[in-house]
Amino acid sequence: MAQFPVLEIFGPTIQGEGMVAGRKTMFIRTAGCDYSCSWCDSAFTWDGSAKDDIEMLSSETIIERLEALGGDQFNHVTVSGGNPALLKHLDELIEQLHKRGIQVALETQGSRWQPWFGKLDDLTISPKPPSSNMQTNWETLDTIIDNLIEQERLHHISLKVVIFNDGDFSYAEQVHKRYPQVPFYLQVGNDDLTETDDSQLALKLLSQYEWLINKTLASATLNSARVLPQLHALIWGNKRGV
Ligand SMILES: C[S@@+](CC[C@H](N)C(=O)[O-])C[C@H]1O[C@@H](n2cnc3c(N)ncnc32)[C@H](O)[C@@H]1O
Ligand SMILES: Nc1nc2[nH]cc(C(=O)O)c2c(=O)[nH]1
Ligand code: SF4
Ligand SMILES: [Mg+2]
Repeated sequence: MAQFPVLEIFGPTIQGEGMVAGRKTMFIRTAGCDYSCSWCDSAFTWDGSAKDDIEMLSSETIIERLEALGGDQFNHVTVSGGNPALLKHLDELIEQLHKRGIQVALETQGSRWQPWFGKLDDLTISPKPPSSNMQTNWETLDTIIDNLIEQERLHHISLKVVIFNDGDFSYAEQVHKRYPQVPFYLQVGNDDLTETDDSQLALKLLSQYEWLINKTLASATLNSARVLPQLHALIWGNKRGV
C-alpha cells in the first residue's frame, strides 16, 4: 500500500479558486514541489521550513482523517501541494475516495504528466507566469493537454494563470491562445503573504481584482476567460489551513 507525504488535511471549507470556486470541499496538502515560485503562498511545502511536520500516510489513514474532520458533511476533496503530480501512486487514493462517492479535484502546475489525471473530477492546471521566475516546459504542457483532450476530459479540466503584472497578463494570453478549447481562468496574485490584517489585505486584493478585470475586458484574446480572486484570501486572509 502506497504512502503519501502529507503536510495538511483540513476542511470542510470552500474551494477558493478556479473552476469549482465556492464548492464545499476538504483539502489534502502534499509535501514537495519541483518548482520554487517566487510568490508561492505554500512555500512551507518545499522550502524545508515544515519538513518535521511531513507525515507519510496511506490512503486509508488519509480518509480516516478526512472523516474525523468532516464527518458526513462533505462529498468533495481537493488535493493540492506542493505538486501532488509528483506522486506516482495517487490513483490509489482517488479510487478509494470514488468508492465512497466522494469527488476528487487536484491542483498542479503542468510540469508532470500522470496517467491518473484522467480519473480526476476537477483538474486545475496552473502554468506559471514570468513573475514566478519559473520556466514553462511547453512540450510537457502540450503532452498533458493533448492526452486529456484525447481522453475526452475537457469538461473536467481547466487552465488557471495567476497574474501579478503586465508581463504575466501577456503570458496568460499566450497560454489561452495555445490551448483555446480548455476552459481558462485568470486569478489575482497575492503579493502580500505576510499581511496579518485581513481587512487591509482584502482591500488590496479587491483593487488588484478590479485591475485584472479591466485588463481582461480590454483583451480581444480573452473573450471567453473567467476572472476570479482567491475567495479564501478575501475571507480569511493569509491564514493557513482554510
Ligand atoms: C500552492 S499551489 C499548489 C499546486 C501546484 N503546485 C500549482 O502551483 O498549481 C495552488 C495554487 O495556488 C496558486 N498560488 C500560489 N501562490 C499564490 C499567490 N501568492 N497568489 C495567488 N495564487 C497563488 C498557484 O498558482 C496554484 O494555482
Ligand atoms: N479555501 C482554499 N481554497 C484553495 N484553492 C486552492 C488552494 C491551494 O492552496 O491549493 C486553496 C486553499 O488553500 N484554500
Ligand atoms: S508550483 Fe505551486 S506549490 Fe510549487 S512553488 Fe509554485 S505555486 Fe508553490
Ligand atoms: Mg493556496
